[in-house]
Amino acid sequence: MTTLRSLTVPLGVPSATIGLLEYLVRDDQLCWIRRGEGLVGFGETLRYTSSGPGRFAAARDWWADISASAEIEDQVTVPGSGLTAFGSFAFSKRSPFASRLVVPEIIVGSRNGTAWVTQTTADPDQVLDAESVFTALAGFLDDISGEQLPEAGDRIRPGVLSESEWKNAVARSVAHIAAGDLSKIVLARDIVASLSSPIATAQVLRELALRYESCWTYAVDGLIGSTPEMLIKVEDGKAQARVLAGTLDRATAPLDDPGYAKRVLAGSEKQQHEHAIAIDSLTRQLEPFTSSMTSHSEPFVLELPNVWHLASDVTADLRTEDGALPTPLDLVEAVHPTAAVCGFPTSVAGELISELEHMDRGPYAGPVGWLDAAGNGEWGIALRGAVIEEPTEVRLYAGCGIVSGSNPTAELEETWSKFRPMLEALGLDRSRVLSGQVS
Ligand SMILES: C=C(O[C@@H]1C=C(C(=O)O)C=C[C@H]1O)C(=O)O
Repeated sequence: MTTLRSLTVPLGVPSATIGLLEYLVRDDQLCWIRRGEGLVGFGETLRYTSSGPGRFAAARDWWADISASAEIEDQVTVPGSGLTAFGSFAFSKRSPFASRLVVPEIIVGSRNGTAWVTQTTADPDQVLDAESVFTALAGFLDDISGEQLPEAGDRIRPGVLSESEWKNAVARSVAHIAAGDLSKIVLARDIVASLSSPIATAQVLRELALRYESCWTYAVDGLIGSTPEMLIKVEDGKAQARVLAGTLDRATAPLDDPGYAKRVLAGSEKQQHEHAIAIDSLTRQLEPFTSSMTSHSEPFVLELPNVWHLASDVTADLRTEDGALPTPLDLVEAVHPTAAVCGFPTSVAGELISELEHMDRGPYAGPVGWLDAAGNGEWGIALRGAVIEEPTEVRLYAGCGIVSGSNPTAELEETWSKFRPMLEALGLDRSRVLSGQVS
């Protein structure tokens, strides 16, 4: 077992205008940012990978051992300071994608106006002090990435299914729902952005973080995006989740109708039904770990630059069992996959997803986030994102909840509204779809 040593020291508060984005400068960085705060990671000290149905439990046990044996000096002691790892997990237990926890060499963090730097080493001979921390950070900041400029040759090509094949899959889902096999399935599809020059990841992330500031902008090993959905956040014995289901595109909304989103989303029985399924499944899975749980009786309308969503925030006090609180990964394992990204009943929806989507989701719609050695963590659902498969090839994913009465053409349009954040950050739009290949 590797013994890690980590040192966390205070840092002058990052720029008031761009916050932590000041430190988001390299294409190989790890990132978790919301409203200019969060964590950015540089380099790599240690990593763990797991797969299959036991991927969460294996990572949890590894992290418990690593944390217990580590020497941690933390002069800041807030969630995310001290020894901390980033991570990303496969959506499916059958996925070949390796779920992973990565301990960076350096983390810069900021939270409620407090900022810090953590250095972690596995080398027993390395000197760890304030000087080593700032020297290592300065070394990483030397290498600043280029700019993402759209080029004429940049193209979007279809992914595994063509648009008409995907619409057929939606129609088949609706037929399964009508036959009583399940009440909701979330069906996703992929498209590929083919770029003329290598993606400038840091700039793409900065754009996402600035534009989608109420979302959590993430980057772990080429999985990048900005998610509006919080699977589970654990802080000082409390858990929080933000459940989304029910979507309305803003691009086609009337400009002169301020009540439109509320009326169309909150007033729609279909959208409310889709949302209720998602919130019920989350609270049912979370309940055994809690001593009390609160959620609003009515969902609220969450406004993002591209879409509106029906949203519900759930907060819970975690219950101690045998003297210990559940860890973030215990909760992630219990609640993933939620009905917001899989469907209901979960196992029926999961089977149908693999039959109808014809693709491996990899880390898309899986948990992405971080955890610290003190039991805190934030795990979002990897949505509104992409996987960088090659420096010039980026695969984007988007999905929609299908319930009774869903319309395949409307759902296809909804996937485009969910691709938009990544496409715009890449400087692309729908007109760059390769003609003749998408029906
Ligand atoms: C599956 C995605 O989003 C999910 C599906 C939603 C819906 O169908 O209304 C809304 C938010 C997410 O829970 C995605 O963005 O890819």
